[in-house]
Amino acid sequence: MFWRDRERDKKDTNGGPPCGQVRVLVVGDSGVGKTSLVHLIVNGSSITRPSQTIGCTVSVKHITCGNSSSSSSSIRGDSERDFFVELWDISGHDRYKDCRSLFYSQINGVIFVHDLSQRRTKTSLQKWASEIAATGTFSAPLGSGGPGGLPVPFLVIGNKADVAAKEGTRGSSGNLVDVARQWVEKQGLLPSSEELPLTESFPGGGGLIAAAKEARYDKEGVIKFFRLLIRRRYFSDDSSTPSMWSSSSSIQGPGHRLDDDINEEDHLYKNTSLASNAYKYNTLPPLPAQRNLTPPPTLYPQQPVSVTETYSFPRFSLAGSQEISSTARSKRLDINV
Ligand SMILES: Nc1nc2c(ncn2[C@@H]2O[C@H](COP(=O)(O)OP(=O)(O)OP(=O)(O)O)[C@@H](O)[C@H]2O)c(=O)[nH]1
Repeated sequence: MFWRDRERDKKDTNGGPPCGQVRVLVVGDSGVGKTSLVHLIVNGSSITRPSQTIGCTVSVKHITCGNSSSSSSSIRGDSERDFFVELWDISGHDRYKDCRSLFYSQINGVIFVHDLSQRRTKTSLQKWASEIAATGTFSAPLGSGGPGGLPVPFLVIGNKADVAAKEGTRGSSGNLVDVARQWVEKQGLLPSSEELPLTESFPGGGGLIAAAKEARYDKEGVIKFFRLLIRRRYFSDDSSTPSMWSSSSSIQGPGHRLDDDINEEDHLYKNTSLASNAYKYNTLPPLPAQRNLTPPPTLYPQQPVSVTETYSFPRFSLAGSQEISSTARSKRLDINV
């Protein structure tokens, strides 16, 4: 079976090497389940007793993307190409607070994770967003900022629904209205008034709250998010893409669903592979849509990335990178980690 899968993979990807990667930070308070989530995304299975992340752990998700001959932004002449999604699982422990910005480099997107049974973990996502926006550098940044000024697409995932459900049942007053409200709040659909400071800090109102209610973990949603990031980075000649996540209305508008934004990509990207493999990066010439982009900023010598290794300080140089946010540029240019 294994060799058959390999043969099929080879056929699906034209036997070619990977042609690009995007970097996604996975952040949130300690213990919310980031490592568990990443393991689920990459391996398709749960992990028992994950150890506390030390500094940062990088995993790689392999995705194949197909083109469509009807699309002007497609990669012409190829049916399938490989892309990699780097998932940077940042430790949520306070002991790494002072140094974790070292990992906020050349970010294409962010996954915020909170624990549905611990409301403060959702509130603190605002701090995470601000911290990343203030100290990070970004690849293919958006024209306008999201939560905390974050200039890249993001996804919010409420984890531990099982714990929240149990606690909700235990804490029920028995009043049906209370039960309903409690359930809705647990789902992130109706934040209580005292928990609304998020809306003050998130331009347009309800950034993470709105995102949280629309973007709970589901495999397809996460994969579509990754495809969106790939599209933004490697298909930048698609003029609809930059605004897709840049305005508060697109992500925060009432009734707006993450799926609405990216469904239209389905005709372009298909046949997602759930396999996770370590590959070497950027071994193909630039795609047509990449011609006007700055060179890939993330890759050397930070490649290949181990799927499971945990390490504290990746070594890479920012020298020469042009994809640096205005706020972060002065702080980061002299850093050679
Ligand atoms: N009940 C329940 N437990 C979960 C869930 N997800 C994760 N856990 C548990 O929560 C604990 C913390 O999970 P981790 O994935 O290590 O959390 P983390 O966010 O990576 O934590 P740090 O490494 O400290 O930043 C572990 O014991 C997990 O097994 C879930 O959905 N339900």
